[in-house]
Amino acid sequence: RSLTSRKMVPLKLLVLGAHNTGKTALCVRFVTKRFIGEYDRKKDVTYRCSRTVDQESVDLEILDVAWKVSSSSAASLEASIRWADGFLLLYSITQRCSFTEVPRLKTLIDQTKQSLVVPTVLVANKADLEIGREVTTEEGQRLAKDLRCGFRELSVAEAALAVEAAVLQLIRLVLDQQRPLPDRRSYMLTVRHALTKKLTRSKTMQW
Ligand SMILES: Nc1nc2c(ncn2[C@@H]2O[C@H](COP(=O)(O)OP(=O)(O)OP(=O)(O)O)[C@@H](O)[C@H]2O)c(=O)[nH]1
Repeated sequence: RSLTSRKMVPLKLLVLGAHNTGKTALCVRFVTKRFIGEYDRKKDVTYRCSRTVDQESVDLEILDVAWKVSSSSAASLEASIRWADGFLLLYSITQRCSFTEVPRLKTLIDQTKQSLVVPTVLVANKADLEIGREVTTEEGQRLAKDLRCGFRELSVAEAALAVEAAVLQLIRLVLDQQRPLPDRRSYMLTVRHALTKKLTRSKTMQW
């Protein structure tokens, strides 16, 4: 395909995670390359930008969902999940409760999308705060494997390139899922993994 005939692929990403995990910082870092320490954000914000990934021009909308505890926001969260093609799930390595929140969010995503394979990257943020670490890298890797997500441990504050790589990984997962079935290598592998896991679980009755 020539450059002039290339179409922009619209792609919608949702950033989710507990309070203070760095969702806004990550979005701003990805879009502007800058790290801004404090934000006064009470509402959901959508960022728009574009990237070229594997010769595919991608028009991105990234929705940064403000952390809300009230159950009245559950319907709007589900609407945002239905809207999105791919998910960045954040936790902070210095906040174990943000890590334990991840499976609940992933379950909500899976149930809302009603799909075995939902493009998701788990992001362990604040890797610069080693001294306050409460979640090990191995725990993060294990959870990502369990939830069938990509995994990145990084510091939004210190590593713009790592943020770029995490979002690009998610974009690739989404693009892969949108390809015709025979071309979807990672998709097929993930389905196989998910089915094997379900079968193993039902055999050993660990539901
Ligand atoms: N040290 C360090 N601080 C970070 C990092 N990323 C974000 N922060 C800080 O963590 C705090 C929360 O960041 P936000 O981006 O507002 O987090 P959020 O997840 O959007 O928070 P909510 O608005 O509660 O949903 C801010 O004080 C940031 O400066 C990081 O990689 N390292």
